[in-house]
Amino acid sequence: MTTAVSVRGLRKQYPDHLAVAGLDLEIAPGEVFSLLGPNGAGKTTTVEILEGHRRRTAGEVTVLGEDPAQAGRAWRARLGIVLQTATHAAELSVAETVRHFAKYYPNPRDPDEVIEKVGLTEKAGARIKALSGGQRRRVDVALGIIGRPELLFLDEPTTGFDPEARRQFWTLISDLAAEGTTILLTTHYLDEAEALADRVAVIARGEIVAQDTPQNLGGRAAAEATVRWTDERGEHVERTAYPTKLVTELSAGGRELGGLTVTRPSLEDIYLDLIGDKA
Ligand SMILES: Nc1ncnc2c1ncn2[C@@H]1O[C@H](COP(=O)(O)OP(=O)(O)OP(=O)(O)O)[C@@H](O)[C@H]1O
Repeated sequence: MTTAVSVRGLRKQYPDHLAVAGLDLEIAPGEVFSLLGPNGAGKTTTVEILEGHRRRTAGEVTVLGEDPAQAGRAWRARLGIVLQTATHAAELSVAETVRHFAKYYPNPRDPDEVIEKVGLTEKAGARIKALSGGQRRRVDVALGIIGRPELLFLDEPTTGFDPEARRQFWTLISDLAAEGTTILLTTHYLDEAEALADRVAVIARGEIVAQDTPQNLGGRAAAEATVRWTDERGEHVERTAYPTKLVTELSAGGRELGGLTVTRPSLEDIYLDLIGDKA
């Protein structure tokens, strides 16, 4: 298999709205790919079509070698899915829930290890209904990975996570990626996409407006840098394509530059530019 996900000319027409308007996408096996875009851009619709949960209007779609509209249970068992909203039996404990889901898969991970990986060991005996919002989200993630998926769909997985839980989740995703899991991540957190994704695609109004590595998206790496420093005359700000040269000149003779920073546009700056008039 040369691609994990291949999409050509995908369209989804709802009765009164064209949600996906001719979308092309290729995700390589083992890649972490992030879909970014404003509310209503068509991300969830696209992902649901890839998961086989929604019918497309037109276009060609192959996921792990099969058309999701035709594929059966064996194919589904190779996927892990963390939906935007999930509901679980509130009376079951975390451990019971994770063990129960493990039974659906031919080669599941060890439930206790998965519970540990998502940081819920201390809550393993707690009922789902007694968990906080962020803890329930961690259960969703646990259920997404329990079946040892080849391809993992994560739709806004860290909504409601505290900062420590997000960092822990990032480590988990990096570990899964290192094991070869292909991951399609939808997120509104640009730092998350930057930390995790090999490539990102920005969707606006059902179309991809840019796709690249987080470092290069929208010409980011080649954009001018802003150099800031202070001296006895006050604060200075200069924009330059050659910040190393400027800083070398300014610091000639070992002169220390107070408050020196060199910045390029953040992924968020580039993203906001890209969706600008298309949102
Ligand atoms: N079942 C549906 N029937 C009609 N229109 C729908 C349906 N589902 C989604 N839409 C519309 O399609 C568009 C794309 O929705 P979608 O949920 O794919 O966006 P999204 O990019 O995932 O947004 P968000 O970031 O808010 O999750 C929206 O305008 C939405 O109102």
